[in-house]
Amino acid sequence: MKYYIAGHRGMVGGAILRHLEARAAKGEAIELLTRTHGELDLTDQRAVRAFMQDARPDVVILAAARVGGIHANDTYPADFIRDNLMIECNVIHEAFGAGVRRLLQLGSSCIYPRDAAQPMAEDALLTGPLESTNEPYAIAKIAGIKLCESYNRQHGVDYRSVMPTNLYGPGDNFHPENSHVLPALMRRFHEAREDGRDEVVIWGSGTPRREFLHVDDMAEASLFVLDLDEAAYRANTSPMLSHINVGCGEDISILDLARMVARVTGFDGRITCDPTKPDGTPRKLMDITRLSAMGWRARIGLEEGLRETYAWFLDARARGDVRG
Ligand SMILES: NC(=O)C1=CN([C@@H]2O[C@H](COP(=O)(O)OP(=O)(O)OC[C@H]3O[C@@H](n4cnc5c(N)ncnc54)[C@H](OP(=O)(O)O)[C@@H]3O)[C@@H](O)[C@H]2O)C=CC1
Ligand SMILES: C[C@H]1O[C@H](OP(=O)(O)OP(=O)(O)OC[C@H]2O[C@@H](n3cnc4c(=O)[nH]c(N)nc43)[C@H](O)[C@@H]2O)[C@@H](O)[C@@H](O)C1=O
Repeated sequence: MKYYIAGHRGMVGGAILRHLEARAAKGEAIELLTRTHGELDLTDQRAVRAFMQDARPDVVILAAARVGGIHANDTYPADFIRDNLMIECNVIHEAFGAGVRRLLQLGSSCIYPRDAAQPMAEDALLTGPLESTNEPYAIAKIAGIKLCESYNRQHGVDYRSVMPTNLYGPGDNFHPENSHVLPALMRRFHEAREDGRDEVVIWGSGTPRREFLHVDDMAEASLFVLDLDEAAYRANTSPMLSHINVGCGEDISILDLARMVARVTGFDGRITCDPTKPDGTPRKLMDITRLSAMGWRARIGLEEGLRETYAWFLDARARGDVRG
């Protein structure tokens, strides 16, 4: 089987690549195809067509996207909607054109209405207004689900979607402004301890709640969903509600997350909230009944995952190999 992983240098694509490489090393007949962003710009339809026609993968995993935290989404909304729509259209359509029968694409928990009942089940999709800080990105992610469903219905292919909760882990983007909360805080607390500062400021009120999943769990869940036979996938989804939530089932307030990151990084000063920064969605907890019923659950607890990610961060920083 020839797998093409779009976005293999990103956090999730990289983890999926490592998991598939491990399976290949154990003797599974897996051939892995990758292209960097520099080698193949997925917003370029002609280039994507030429690649797909030439490479002819059996399976496509779409983990490439323009990704960022609340500030990046709110500051560059045009880039977030345009790039993600184009990447999805090009990869999904050109995979279909090259005869790919199975594809997995990654969406996000921000597809659900801002005030969705918690935990958020798959059928909360399109039942209410979205959170304004990431509406353009969310619209593109919803379009990705609907693209897969439409190709399935019209062309009889088997294109699946997973909706991850907030992710973290090795390979994350640690940019001070554009990253997600967890890598941003890890870096900020680490640097405050290194510089001997006694205060760290976190954005917003500290009261929003988020659910965090380690990227290795996400890679496992993605491959678990991809590997389900068609009957099992269909039995647990429906043609017009085909996506599957991926989470760990527990959330935490941003202030408590900050306290945990402080503990892990060894910072023992004050934590202050900056209410001039946006909170975003008040709460995002996934209902994971669908995935649990299929037999998958997360393995890595948050504090354990934070410790492992911090160890990775220290190593990567020493090598000068931290993104952002
Ligand atoms: N991180 C998270 O918390 C969450 C992520 N997700 C979803 O998971 C998926 C993977 O995210 P994650 O791994 O965190 O993101 P990353 O930013 O780590 O990785 C995304 C990858 O996509 C590549 N890429 C972006 N634009 C293009 C392009 N035009 N052509 C080719 N490659 C491109 C990037 O390359 P380059 O860096 O060179 O641009 C990068 O390697 C995305 O669909 C995201 O929406 C969903 C929920 C939460
Ligand atoms: C994955 C998900 O990611 C984004 O949505 P988000 O969950 O709001 O993401 P976030 O991680 O950036 O923030 C979570 C919370 O944390 C608070 N916060 C505190 N201090 C910092 C801080 O220093 N940086 C950041 N980024 N946030 C901080 C912040 O104010 C917010 O209340 C969307 O892009 C969306 O499209 C999406 O899919």
